[in-house]
Amino acid sequence: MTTQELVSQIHKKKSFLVVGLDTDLDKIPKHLLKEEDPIFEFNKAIIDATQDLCVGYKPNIAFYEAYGLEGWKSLEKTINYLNDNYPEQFTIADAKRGDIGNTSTRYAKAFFETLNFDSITIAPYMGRDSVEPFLAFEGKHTIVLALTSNKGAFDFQTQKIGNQEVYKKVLETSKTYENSDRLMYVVGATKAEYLTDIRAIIPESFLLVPGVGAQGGSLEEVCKYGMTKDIGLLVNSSRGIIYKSQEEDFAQAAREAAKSMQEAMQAILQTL
Ligand SMILES: O=c1ccn([C@@H]2O[C@H](COP(=O)(O)O)[C@@H](O)[C@H]2O)c(=O)[nH]1
Repeated sequence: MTTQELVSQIHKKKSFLVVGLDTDLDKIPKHLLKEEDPIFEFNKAIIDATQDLCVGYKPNIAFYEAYGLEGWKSLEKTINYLNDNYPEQFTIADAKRGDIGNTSTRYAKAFFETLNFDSITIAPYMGRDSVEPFLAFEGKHTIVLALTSNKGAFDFQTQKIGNQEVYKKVLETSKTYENSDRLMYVVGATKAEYLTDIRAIIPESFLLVPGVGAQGGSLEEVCKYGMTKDIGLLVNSSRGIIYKSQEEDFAQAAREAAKSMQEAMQAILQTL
């Protein structure tokens, strides 16, 4: 999917919501456990119930890898279901990969070609030659961790190298990478006060923003400081949507939670 197609979906749906599919067998409704593939059945129901309210889905790969081969099959069925039924949805493999060049190429093939995700999250710690193999894939997007939502972000990301914070160095340096127009960045909603500085370095790039809801970030603050003329934001919520109810009405409850986020986004978009 091109960035322009993503922007037009945002305007069409009046939403820049990404639903996180962090699917955990301990948290899904008990009645689904008798299904042959409970993870996929849960995801399918969540997707069908929310797809008109969001522009993307973000399975966190850890939740699938945790179940071994069965989890990987559930992930494959989920991405195929999205691509076959809702091709307008922007899909994000939240995998946080990155390694020496030839290994990064294999990660990129796994998620961009074999699974056909639109994008993947990447840890930039290993530098240029670990990120550029992902950027070599036309029509795909590489989402680099810049300033994450967790407390540990202060261990390294806000520390200075010389006069510059590490997250700013990541933003500045990654702009010099080949095919940098295919980059997006992760900035946690819990770090909204950093967004003005971030936008000074990357005024147009899309940001994937996790951390609203369960982690306490504010949608309004993120929009106030992070929004661009093309919106430039994909705001993720996982637990706050998919586990709103752990009973038989889980899909309807997820829809209501997604609807309330979409309505808040629509209200913000109307003020532009
Ligand atoms: O900085 C980051 C990067 C990634 N995440 C991931 O996003 C979701 C957030 O889930 P919630 O339930 O909405 O809190 C989850 O998959 C994280 O691994 C993040 O939270 N922060």
